[in-house]
Amino acid sequence: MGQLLRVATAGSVDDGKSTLIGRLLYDSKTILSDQLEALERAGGDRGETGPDLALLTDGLRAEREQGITIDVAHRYFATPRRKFIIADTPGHIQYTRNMVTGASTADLALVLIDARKGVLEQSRRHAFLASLLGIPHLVLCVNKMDLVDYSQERFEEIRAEFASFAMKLDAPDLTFIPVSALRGDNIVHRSENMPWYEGTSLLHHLEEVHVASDRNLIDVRLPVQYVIRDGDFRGYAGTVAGGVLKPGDDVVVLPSGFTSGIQEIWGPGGEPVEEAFTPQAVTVRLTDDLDVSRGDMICRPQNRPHTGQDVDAIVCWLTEQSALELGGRYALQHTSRGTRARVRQLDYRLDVNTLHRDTGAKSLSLNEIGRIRLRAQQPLLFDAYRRNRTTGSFILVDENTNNTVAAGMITGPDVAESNVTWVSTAVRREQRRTRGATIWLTGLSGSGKSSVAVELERRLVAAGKPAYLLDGDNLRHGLNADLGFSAQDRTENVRRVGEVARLFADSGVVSIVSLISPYRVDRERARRAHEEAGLTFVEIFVDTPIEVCEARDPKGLYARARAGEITGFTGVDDAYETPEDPDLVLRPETGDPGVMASMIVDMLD
Ligand SMILES: Nc1ncnc2c1ncn2[C@@H]1O[C@H](COP(=O)(O)OS(=O)(=O)O)[C@@H](OP(=O)(O)O)[C@H]1O
Ligand SMILES: Nc1ncnc2c1ncn2[C@@H]1O[C@H](COP(=O)(O)OP(=O)(O)O)[C@@H](O)[C@H]1O
Repeated sequence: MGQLLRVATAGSVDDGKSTLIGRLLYDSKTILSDQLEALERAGGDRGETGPDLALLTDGLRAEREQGITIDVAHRYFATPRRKFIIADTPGHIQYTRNMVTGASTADLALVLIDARKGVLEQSRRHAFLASLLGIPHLVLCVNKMDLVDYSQERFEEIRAEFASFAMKLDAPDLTFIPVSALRGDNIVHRSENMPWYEGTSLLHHLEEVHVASDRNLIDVRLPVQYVIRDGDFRGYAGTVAGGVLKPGDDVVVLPSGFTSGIQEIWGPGGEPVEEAFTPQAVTVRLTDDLDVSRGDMICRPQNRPHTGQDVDAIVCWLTEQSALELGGRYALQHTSRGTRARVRQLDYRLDVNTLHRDTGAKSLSLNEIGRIRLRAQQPLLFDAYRRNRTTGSFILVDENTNNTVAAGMITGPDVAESNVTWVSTAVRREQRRTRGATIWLTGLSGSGKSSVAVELERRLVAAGKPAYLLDGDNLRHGLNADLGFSAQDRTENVRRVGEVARLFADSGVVSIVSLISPYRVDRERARRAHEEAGLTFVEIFVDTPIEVCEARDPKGLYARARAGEITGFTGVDDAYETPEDPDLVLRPETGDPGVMASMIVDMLD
């Protein structure tokens, strides 16, 4: 039998979700079992740990004993091809929390759309959470097709609308299936009512979807959960969190840094195995007698996780009894390591419906998601959640009540606080012939940023001042070719350009940045980076009203956005947050780009 597939689904009763699950179970003629025992057996006898062993849910098992009820029903069924676990979360108010906890280990998320209603907020929210949780496969079931006369046109319309929304997300694999759960169309068997549909049935897709390559088989990570001592024997037991381990491999034990080799590996039943990979539970014996304890991590010497006390993370707050506060102290559980941690900063709270970031937020309450910086009392051995869902996640526990209060996904080390030291160069800034600065032009697409920037660069260079134009469009061909227009990607785009601009400015060049840079917090971060380095940062708001930009529409993008061919277009259906305190505002009545550029030159002088 093939690999286990963990499916997460969410939604309200009206979507027909229960009907759909019921239909899958009934039509595939399998036994419905709500029993978690069945789940555990399913995992245990094949050396595959059930969903309960993954970190987040591990925390949650403890949590179940710790007084948080999670409404997640696990249903288990199997076909001759595969075993399935469906984690089903109801779509009510606790939805976000349930989803974060119940779906965190899923391979695939199933989102239901009512063909009559089209893409609703709930479908977007569900897809967003699935992408946030790093669920690699997303299946959109356009349900109740029988109620729209099995219309291909309607299906295509919904597909197009959703696909463009999904462009803003990190959704690597998107599949659309038109179904009627009630009538059984395209659930288990291909429907004769939709001859125009060329794909497979839902069950067939679930049976065939390729998940083996979703696992991180590159970065060897074995967090040590238990040390087994028996006379001279020392074994280290844990669940493989990444990579492939084989007897004979060189390894390093962190944090001590001692190197050794793998002597032997035993599987969950105590049988020797030739290789072990995630998410198997194994026991490893090393060739040397080292001092290894619970919470240590076994890795490959050339491929180590980050080590540090300071991390950037996205957290979801899970309790209504308290709220996350700046400065709050919690017990932190990360892989097999427990320590304490303090919330150093709350960068923003994210609105799951609009993806808007509220940088003024002071706390996070139940179901709210935010980006924080955390300092742990002891160094953590971690990877970014994007790279490893186990070593990249943690939970926070309230030490007074012993309740799990948050689930977190690490975005990366908080470099500002890490142990990476700055290498001082031999040349001081004053020794360079010219002084640099950054001129940052922000505004809507078509507002005239590039036109002003081009004029400005020309003028400065003609006056003998080194200047260099960093244009968003151009950089997206090279440095940022890997980025799209999701909120996350835009943030990264702005971060990189900000960094490059700062380096140019430091080297004595005036860097002219022309970038929509729609989010205030990202621009502020660029400003801060400059100011902390003692460099001038000038923010110029090219304040051309959207009607004017749209009338200009030099690339025809607004027309396409209005026609629904592009979604997530800034100003149309994606936010542009106007600067609060720009150094200069340019409006169409200011004059042509040449006049505007001269104003900037004067200002610089
Ligand atoms: N969805 C969406 N939203 C906004 N813009 C889009 C989008 N898709 C493509 N484009 C084109 O990409 C240009 C913007 O790139 P930027 O790097 O400046 O954008 S951002 O700062 O990361 O938001 C922008 O160029 P300009 O018109 O020069 O601003 C557009 O041509
Ligand atoms: N000050 C201005 N007055 C009138 N038209 C302008 C002005 N600045 C730019 N334009 C025109 O507006 C369009 C968009 O300008 P562009 O510089 O490409 O904007 P952006 O880089 O912000 O997308 C172009 O067709 C350009 O000729």
